[in-house]
Amino acid sequence: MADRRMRDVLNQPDAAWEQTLRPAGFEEFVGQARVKERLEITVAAARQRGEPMDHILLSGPPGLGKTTLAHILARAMNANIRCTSGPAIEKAADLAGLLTNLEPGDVLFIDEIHRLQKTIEEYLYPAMEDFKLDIVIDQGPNARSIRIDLPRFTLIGATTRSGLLTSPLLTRFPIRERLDYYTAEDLQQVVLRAARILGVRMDSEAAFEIARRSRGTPRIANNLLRRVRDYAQVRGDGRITRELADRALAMLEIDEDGLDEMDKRILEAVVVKFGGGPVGIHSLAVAVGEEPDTIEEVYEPYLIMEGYLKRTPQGRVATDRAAKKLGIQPARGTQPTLF
Ligand SMILES: Nc1ncnc2c1ncn2[C@@H]1O[C@H](COP(=O)(O)OP(=O)(O)OP(=O)(O)O)[C@@H](O)[C@H]1O
Repeated sequence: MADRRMRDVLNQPDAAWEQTLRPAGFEEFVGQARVKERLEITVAAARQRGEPMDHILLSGPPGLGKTTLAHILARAMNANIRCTSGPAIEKAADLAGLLTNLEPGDVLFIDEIHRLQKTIEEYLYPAMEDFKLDIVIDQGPNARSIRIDLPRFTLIGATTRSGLLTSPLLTRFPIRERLDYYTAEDLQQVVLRAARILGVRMDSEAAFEIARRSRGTPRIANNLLRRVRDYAQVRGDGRITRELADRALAMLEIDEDGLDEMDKRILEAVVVKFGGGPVGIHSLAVAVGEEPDTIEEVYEPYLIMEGYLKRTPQGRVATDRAAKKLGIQPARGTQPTLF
């Protein structure tokens, strides 16, 4: 239970903290080499042509750097960025207000774009494609549609659930990039960078220990560093050594392998309820009380990357590593027995 509460806290964004640690340019952005290279080319090409970038969709689990990349892209283009989110746009007039206030070349960043209402989303299509906005004024018999020209802008959409995007919206993004979980080595660099910015003295093995337990996620790594820094200040002399990091992480009850509560529920369901699998995504979703898309897009990629789950044509199968993690004897097709 302590583990669950702690994970919830560590997954929470903290605006001021994130602002301090957010990389300002591509050169400071750790990892995601291929995505970074493709986006750098997009920026360079647009700059050479003196045009705004094409619209870009960034997808991937929370805390991997989508918002950060949107800011980096805007900065690299010397463009202003206006930020909003799908749920914040409640009426078509909200969207119209945002779009008509853009300057040529501006970036409009819509976080959680999959949560945009369908009726509002439809206004985006001509805005993205032809830089036109069709709005209806007046009501009843006087209602008429007028077309407003918009400046050329770049829409950057971010989503944790690209599977929920409608196909008309998806196809209007010529550039689509998915961010993947970071390796422990990359996250070690994220932690060391944050420690430098914060003026925290830290050994590189200690940074690796934090990185290893951060579920492939920079946000979690930075938030863990914050907690370990507190511990070092109060229980040590401020320096974060490997040994001190171990003690702090044990006190915080952070899982040794970086798994969170939902990861463990998924593994337990596959191993125990479904006898190690294979199990279909829908049955698994019902068993753990989560949306199938969320399991597929947010949880499963990490569990697969870490070798706990495998995807087969018949469904998800737990590996021996998953059974071991739960302290359960692996047994295919039968109910596994506890050690
Ligand atoms: N590649 C990176 N290198 C260094 N730090 C990073 C990187 N990616 C993210 N971070 C750090 O993690 C924090 C969270 O990243 P960010 O807010 O961009 O994630 P996000 O994917 O937009 O999350 P959400 O989907 O929850 O909005 C940032 O403030 C930044 O400090």
